[in-house]
Amino acid sequence: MIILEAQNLSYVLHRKKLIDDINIAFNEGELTTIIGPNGAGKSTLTRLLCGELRPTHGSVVLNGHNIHTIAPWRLACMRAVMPQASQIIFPFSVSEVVSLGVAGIGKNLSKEKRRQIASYSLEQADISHLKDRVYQTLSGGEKQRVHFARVLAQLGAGQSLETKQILFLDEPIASLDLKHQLQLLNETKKLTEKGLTVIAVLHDLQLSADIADRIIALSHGKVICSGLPSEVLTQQRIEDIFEVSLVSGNLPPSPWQALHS
Ligand SMILES: Nc1ncnc2c1ncn2[C@@H]1O[C@H](COP(=O)(O)OP(=O)(O)OP(=O)(O)O)[C@@H](O)[C@H]1O
Repeated sequence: MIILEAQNLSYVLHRKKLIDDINIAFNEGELTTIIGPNGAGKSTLTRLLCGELRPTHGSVVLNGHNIHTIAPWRLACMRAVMPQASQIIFPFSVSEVVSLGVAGIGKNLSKEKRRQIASYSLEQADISHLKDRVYQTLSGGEKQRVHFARVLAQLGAGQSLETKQILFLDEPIASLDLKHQLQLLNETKKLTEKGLTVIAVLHDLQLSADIADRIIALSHGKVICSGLPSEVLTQQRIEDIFEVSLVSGNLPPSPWQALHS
């Protein structure tokens, strides 16, 4: 069942086509990764798909509605976004940042329920021990886990109003150590098993091969190919997309495989 669709999607900035006539559909409960070289348009496509940017041409359809016709509070229940970088200028504690995910859309929930959602999200992101720390004093990886907890809290609060939800992750493991990379991906995978749709920009091709249900490969703002990992991650395609020569056609085994074999 399709939950999200990009229809003839283009985005032009300063006369440059950053996204060029993309048509793709995302199935409910699947984890799709977006891969491609630097500057391919992965973040721009993600920002269009989540409704943060307005397309120059075409549209994004979420649950049968043009995403830009959905009221902001409703959209916040339907999808959460963990961007590549997030600045927080006020000296909020970790708990306060995570509670921001619940604020607004969790207004109809009791105070106790909101506290439970925030606390569970802190646990899922393995940052309960940091809850009283000031956000600005955290390391890059710790900050990334705080934002993961924040989006989990947003989805947890939104679930009372919207059961079909999407989580957008833009390079979610870029600053994480191996343990926390696997932990975040494990949590994400578990959520897809419960029906959440996940769209993640991921640079690591081995991890994409292991965790993705589908992969979309982008280059110069166009979809070069999309499909099952085995269909997209062939030697020829990797060489073409990333402009490299591979010695062997096989991607090396990933830590995910070692953990799950
Ligand atoms: N505000 C902007 N002004 C000018 N150019 C921009 C702007 N935003 C994005 N671009 C350009 O659009 C192209 C696509 O950027 P985008 O961030 O989507 O790529 P990406 O595939 O996510 O790259 P990376 O892997 O490096 O994160 C790049 O060439 C980038 O320089």
